[in-house]
Amino acid sequence: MNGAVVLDIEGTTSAAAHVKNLLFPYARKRLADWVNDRGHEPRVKAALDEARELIREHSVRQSGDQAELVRVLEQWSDEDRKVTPLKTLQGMIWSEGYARGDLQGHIYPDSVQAIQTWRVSGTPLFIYSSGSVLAQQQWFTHTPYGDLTGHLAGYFDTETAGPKRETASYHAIAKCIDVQPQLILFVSDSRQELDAARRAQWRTGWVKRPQEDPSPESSDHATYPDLLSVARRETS
Ligand SMILES: CSCCC(=O)C(=O)COP(=O)(O)O
Ligand SMILES: [Mg+2]
Repeated sequence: MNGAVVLDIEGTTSAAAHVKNLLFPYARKRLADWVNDRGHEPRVKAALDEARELIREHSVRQSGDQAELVRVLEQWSDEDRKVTPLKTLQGMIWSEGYARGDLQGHIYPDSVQAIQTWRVSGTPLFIYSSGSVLAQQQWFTHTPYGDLTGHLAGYFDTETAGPKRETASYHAIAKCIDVQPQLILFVSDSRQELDAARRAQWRTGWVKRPQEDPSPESSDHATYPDLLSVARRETS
């Protein structure tokens, strides 16, 4: 297939449990100290200001102090809210965790094969995740299979493209990579994300791994048990 492939991470290339049970708690535990120690750094301050603005938009009463801000960020983490400032802060905290050797990205073995299969076929591969671009790059740099970033043509997140359940985000990505929407395949474990991509006229593939999602739920998106099955189908 000519065109491009855009991959989701959590639940698609990689185990959701790794993100939820290792990455999220790692950042959550460090959030308060991070905000205290680094809150003056421009990129941290920008994320904190963005979080404050979001809180202001959504709440009636707000004291605005730092402890309250941290409590809200922790709550967003507990609720797995895909809000950009939280994702930005998590990405920065994880980045240090990778550098320290505390963290490693997870990738299913079949995903490694799938990425190689698409690479050999000459199909450009992009990542679109709610995790920040920095978090995505670090994830694919530090895998048990080595650094896989050489196989990836680019990354999109909620800041550069927008929320994953909104059609406009897929229009934005298509425009940025300069590929006709009908020639872009989006692969995800989330029906809502696939529905949004389809509304933007993208092709879709639903990876429904039995170990991630054993429900009998079905959809009219082409459905596969793993990522390698998608790559084989698309490149045969
Ligand atoms: C490896 S990037 C961090 C993952 C993350 O924070 C996240 O929210 C995953 O969302 P996805 O869009 O990949 O399902
Ligand atoms: Mg996902």
